[in-house]
Parts: sequence; C-alpha cells; structure tokens
Amino acid sequence: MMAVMSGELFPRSRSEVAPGAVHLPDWLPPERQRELLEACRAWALPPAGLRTVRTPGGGTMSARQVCLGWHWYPYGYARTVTDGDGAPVKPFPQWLGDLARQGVRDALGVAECSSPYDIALINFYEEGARMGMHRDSDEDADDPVVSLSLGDACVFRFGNVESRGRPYVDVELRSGDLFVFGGPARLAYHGVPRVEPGSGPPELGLRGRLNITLRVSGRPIPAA
Ligand SMILES: O=C(O)CCC(=O)C(=O)O
Ligand SMILES: [Fe+2]
Repeated sequence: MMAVMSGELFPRSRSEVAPGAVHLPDWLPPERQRELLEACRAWALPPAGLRTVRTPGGGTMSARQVCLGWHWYPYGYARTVTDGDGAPVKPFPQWLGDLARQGVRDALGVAECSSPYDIALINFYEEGARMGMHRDSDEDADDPVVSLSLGDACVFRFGNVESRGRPYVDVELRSGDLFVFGGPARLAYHGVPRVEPGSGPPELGLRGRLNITLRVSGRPIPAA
C-alpha cells in the first residue's frame, strides 16, 4: 500500500504519548488523504489563501498557512485575513467537523465537545520548514486539538505544559496519521523540529508536508 510501510519490521501502533495525547498511525486511508489534499489545494488559493505568517518580533514562520472558520494570526483570531489580503476567512465545512469528532472518538474514546469544531489551521512545510515549540492557547475552549498529516513525514515534538524544554517525546508523524491532544495535554508545548524531504507516499503526489489542525474556538457563531 503506502511506500512508507514497505520494509517495516513492526506495524506502527497506537500510542498514548502523554495522558490525553494519542497518536493513531495510518488513520486516514489513501483515498481520504487524496481528498483532503485536493481540498487543501483549493483552500490554499486566494483570496484568503496560503500566506507567510509574520510574528510580532519581526520574524516569519517557515511553514506557510491558510485558515478556515476563524483566521489565526499571532496571537488571536479574526473574521478576516487582517495580516494578509484582508479577505473574509474561508468557511469551515461540516465534513471537517465530523472528521474532527471521529478523530476525538477514535483517539480518546469520548467526543463530548463544548461546541462544534469550527477552526482549521493548514500548515504547509516546504523543504527546510519547521515549527518552534508553542502552545495552542488562543482558543476560548478546551476541546482537544485534532491534527492530521499529509505528505512527508516529520518529527513532532510533544512536550509538557510547563516549558518549551524537556521532558518531551519525539513522535514520527507520517501521511495519514492522526494525533489528538486534549485534557491534561491540551496546553502542552509542541513543535515540528524536522521534516524528512521526499519521505511521503509517492502516489499522493505532494512535495512537502501538510498538517491540518482542527480546533474549537469557543466563540459565538458570528451573524452572517
Ligand atoms: O504541523 C504540525 O504537526 C503542528 C502544527 C501546529 O502545532 C499548529 O498549527 O499549531
Ligand atoms: Fe500547535
């Protein structure tokens, strides 16, 4: 099936990296990965498409990003791309919310969400891109963060709630993997120190890595 699985001595298996943080390898079958990739390609187009994120300190993030539902900027959420072309953020589709809930159910065994999933951050890692240790703390809800990976494999570093440093666990995330962090792990520091170029399944047809993180904003649904 997937090239990354060929030659594997042991099948990769579910692991609880920390209480509330679960990795489910190969969660998305290849055809669902292809569908999600096609959707990402459409979302990445302007207006409100893929952009380089500038941080308040004057730096830029090396992974480029596009958002759905709510536009994330360092450090908050808006209805429009306030730090880009100013266009309204693209809508968050119902099917993506259903996928998020399914992910929470499969990973944590429960799916009591305070309100529907309504945010997607899609990060595109080209050669050399990475993401520093940070917390996902701009949401007003504590529902689990659901992360889906497509394309090249990466090292996903999952740490603790106290600091950016140790202890942390390095997990390899590959195309189709699900990673969910909620409960006591919801505000843990995490990051992507490395992406392995050319390690994705060739038949997917993606150079680089895409990560889709799904979140609950905890904000009232804005009037249309
Ligand atoms: O790319 C990843 O796996 C992590 C992305 C992430 O942590 C984020 O978007 O906040
Ligand atoms: Fe994050």
